[in-house]
Amino acid sequence: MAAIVFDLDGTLIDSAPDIHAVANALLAGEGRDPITLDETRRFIGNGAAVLVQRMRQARGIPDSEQARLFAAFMARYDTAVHLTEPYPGVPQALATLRASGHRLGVCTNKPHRPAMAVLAHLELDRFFETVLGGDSMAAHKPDPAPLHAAFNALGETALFYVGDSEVDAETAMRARVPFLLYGAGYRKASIEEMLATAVFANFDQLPGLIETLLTEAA
Ligand SMILES: O=C(O)COP(=O)(O)O
Ligand SMILES: [Mg+2]
Repeated sequence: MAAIVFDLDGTLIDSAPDIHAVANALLAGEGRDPITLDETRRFIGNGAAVLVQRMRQARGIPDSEQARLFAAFMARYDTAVHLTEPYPGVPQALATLRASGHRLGVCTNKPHRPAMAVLAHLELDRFFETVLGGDSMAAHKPDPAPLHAAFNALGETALFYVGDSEVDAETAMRARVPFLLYGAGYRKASIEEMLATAVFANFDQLPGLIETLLTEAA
């Protein structure tokens, strides 16, 4: 059996439309132009504070407004779930992995409360024994501490981290665990540039990929 920890935004769920809507509600309130969905995808991955910072910088809002806009962003984040969908095949893949006896967790830079809110809304929370958010510990990805904490909570020896971004690749490398790259998420680099143990394009492939890697390692 393996412990498999997943990133959230851009890996299990396509949450950019909800984050885009929150960002643009804030920008409208500031009298600024909206950001595009593509910009939003590029701004995701280093947590909510960095996202707000990138949003501000893209529309010329000074640093002095960071704390106020971050608080306004967080006030809307827990309920920003209705435009978010799991990527195709995600619930089925998680159910298959659980049925095979694997133990599953989440390690995201999304703050813990909105992470739990969107997992519950999409009925994905039942698959996970542990969820580490970007504010669960003092350190967040690419620091490997929360990923180590997630694996410690699951208590297996075969470990896999599944993510979509450069931040996830670096986190896995620093934690020294195999990194499985979901190629259709929010990465900025090409697949070839990313240091991944394996790449998959569709969640239907993930359970078989895990079994193959476990057999190879045995
Ligand atoms: O940047 C965020 O808030 C979350 O991103 P992640 O789920 O890909 O870690
Ligand atoms: Mg991600």
